[in-house]
Amino acid sequence: MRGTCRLGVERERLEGEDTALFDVRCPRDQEGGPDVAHGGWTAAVLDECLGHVPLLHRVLSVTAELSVSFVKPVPVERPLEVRAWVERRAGSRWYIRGELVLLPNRALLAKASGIWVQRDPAHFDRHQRWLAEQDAEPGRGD
Ligand SMILES: CCCCCCCCCCCCCCCC(=O)SCCNC(=O)CCNC(=O)[C@H](O)C(C)(C)COP(=O)(O)OP(=O)(O)OC[C@H]1O[C@@H](n2cnc3c(N)ncnc32)[C@H](O)[C@@H]1OP(=O)(O)O
Repeated sequence: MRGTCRLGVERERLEGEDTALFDVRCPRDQEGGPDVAHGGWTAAVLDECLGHVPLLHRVLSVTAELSVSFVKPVPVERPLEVRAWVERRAGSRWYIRGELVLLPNRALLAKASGIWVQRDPAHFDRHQRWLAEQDAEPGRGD
């Protein structure tokens, strides 16, 4: 699959049944320090790539938990790769891990693990109804 992505994910493909690979490049406008990515970009791109593993299996899911270890500063505008794999599945939960590496040597820059929960296509419609209820009853909070 190819396309443009504001996070800089340039290409994604499945490698076998449970692993996906992503060609990534941190855009300059995601800089958080001199020539290095903002940590929010690193977390976001790992969320995006790991969350695409169920989608590549045609399963809609949302992130329930995400943990990120920032191992080294991530250079902007350099070829990077994310490898994401399914650790296990339990009920509607997908436990997924991933790593962000610097090409061509595959030096580890960050790693992540998280839980994605499978949803039905009405997930976002239910959210819109919930939001409308919030707007109708300000101060209720549930
Ligand atoms: C169809 C084909 C597609 C084709 C092509 C489509 C193209 C179109 C692509 C669009 C793709 C969009 C992808 C958007 C991806 C985001 O937007 S992710 C955004 C960030 N994440 C979110 O917004 C999630 C917000 N949180 C939630 O919505 C809810 O808390 C959750 C996570 C759905 C859970 O809701 P809930 O009411 O607690 O759900 P519930 O039914 O009680 O529990 C479900 C399961 O989750 C588990 N669980 C709940 N919370 C947690 C937690 N924090 N930790 C661990 N487990 C948990 C429960 O134990 C339960 O497990 P099972 O017993 O079923 O195994």
